[in-house]
Amino acid sequence: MSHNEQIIAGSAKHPIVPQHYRYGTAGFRMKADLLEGVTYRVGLLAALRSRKLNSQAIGVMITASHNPAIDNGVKIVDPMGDMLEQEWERYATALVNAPSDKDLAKIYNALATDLKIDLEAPAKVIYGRDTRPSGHTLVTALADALDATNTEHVDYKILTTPQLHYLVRATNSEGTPASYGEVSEVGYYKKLAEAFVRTMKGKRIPQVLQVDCANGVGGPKLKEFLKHIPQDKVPFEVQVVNDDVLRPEVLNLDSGADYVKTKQRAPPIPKPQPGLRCCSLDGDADRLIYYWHDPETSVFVMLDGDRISSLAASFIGDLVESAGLRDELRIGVVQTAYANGASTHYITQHLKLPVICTPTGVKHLHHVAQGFDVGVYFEANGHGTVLFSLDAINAFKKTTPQSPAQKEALDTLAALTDLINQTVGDAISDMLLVEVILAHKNWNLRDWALTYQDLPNRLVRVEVANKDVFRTTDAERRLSHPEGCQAEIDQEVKKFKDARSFARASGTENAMRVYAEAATRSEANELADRVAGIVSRWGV
Ligand SMILES: CC(=O)N[C@H]1[C@@H](OP(=O)(O)O)O[C@H](CO)[C@@H](O)[C@@H]1O
Ligand SMILES: [Mg+2]
Repeated sequence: MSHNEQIIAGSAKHPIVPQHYRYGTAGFRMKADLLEGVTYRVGLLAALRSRKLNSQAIGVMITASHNPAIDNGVKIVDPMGDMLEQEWERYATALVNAPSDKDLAKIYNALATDLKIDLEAPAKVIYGRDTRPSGHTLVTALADALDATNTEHVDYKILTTPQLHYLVRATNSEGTPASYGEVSEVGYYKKLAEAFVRTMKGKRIPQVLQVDCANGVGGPKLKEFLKHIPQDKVPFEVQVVNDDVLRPEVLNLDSGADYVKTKQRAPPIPKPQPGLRCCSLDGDADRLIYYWHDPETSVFVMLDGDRISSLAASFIGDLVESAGLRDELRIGVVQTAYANGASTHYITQHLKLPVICTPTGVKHLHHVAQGFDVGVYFEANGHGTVLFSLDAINAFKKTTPQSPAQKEALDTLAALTDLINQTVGDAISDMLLVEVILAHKNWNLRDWALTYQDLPNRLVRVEVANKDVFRTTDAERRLSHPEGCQAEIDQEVKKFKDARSFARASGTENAMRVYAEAATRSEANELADRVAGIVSRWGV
């Protein structure tokens, strides 16, 4: 069979359900039964991308993160382990929307011609999936696309999303001076465990940490990871809960980081215990939220992405200072408009670090964070990481220390560059980072929570007839269209103390999101309702 015939025959086995698809913030994500044809076509694009980039390995992750079990999704990972380059999202959209198998082959060939891709060059794609049962069918469709295009492929089976990102980078850097680690799941555990022990420096954390894994892939993977910490060096006791991956229907059900962040309460199971340190991962283990019930005040305290970000920035900022590198290295924090205003204030006024606001979606934050030597980025929902530039890594490793304190700071910084996933937000790696910082500062969760007080806030979802009439500017903090709508929002915001509110179209759902924060809970609620009302009126 010719190339084209192979592609067409493969596509006929995995038909597309006609409708309009778009490669969005999370790749393609929807009900799993719509995704078989989509995944086949994503396989074709991944093969093209590998051929375009000198046969480097491209990743494909099959997951729908915190969505219900019946959903699934597929997204592409670039060679360094970051998200697919934005320009290529359009090509993905074009391929997936090809009306027939023949059109698909035509678009595939046209892309190859336009992008000057040699279809005979070698190509490599590696892939993994979360615990959703629909992942099996989707992986078959993906493998068929890779076979049809003579692409070498490796199936890593069940993985967390950040593990796949790690493996892509490790594969492409194998055998080079920039090697990212052993090219295996175990290599990932070994790298994290070694860096964790090295950063902990023998410190212990006396209180237990309960980790809710949303009944997703994070549960088994976290348990596997823990086995790689040498027995005599385990610094803390971890209780893994909500780790049932055998009953798909419980995935993300009343549990996980998204549940805790949006409901602003602990999962009902296991029954919340006052004083217990807790954290939640999401369904594919790339988001992390900490929380506890203060036993003295009975208040639920949530420590979200903004908190992790400011904690990391404060700790790393101090280390860079002690290492004598403050004038050499640029440290900055990247947030979105959803970051609590109190966190932005704390970082700029107290930590004296610059904050840049980007549009929603990790790829935007990641990109801006790359502009710093130490770029800390988190979305409020708990997805984020810390990126170190080559200059920073070299400075940590090559500076000759003049004092024991400086040596200690440099060693810790060097270890952090291995502990923190450099490709994408990673809940397991972020959790270890938080534990290291709390141990070094000798802090419990209350100490951490006391660094600043969150402004009360509310996020509401507003369904409108046509969300496309809403267009934003200023990193999504203001609406440019429909004209006149922003002026109405401004009028309302003015009436409240310390208030801020904005509206934008969701990139992942067919709805508008309205965020409001203000000095008191009732004011934040009132403002959110009023702005939601404005959005409803303009959205008809
Ligand atoms: C307010 C909010 O949490 N928005 C989320 C959500 O995007 P929306 O475009 O708001 O639907 O999903 C994105 C992908 O997971 C995530 O990056 C983002 O932070
Ligand atoms: Mg996720």
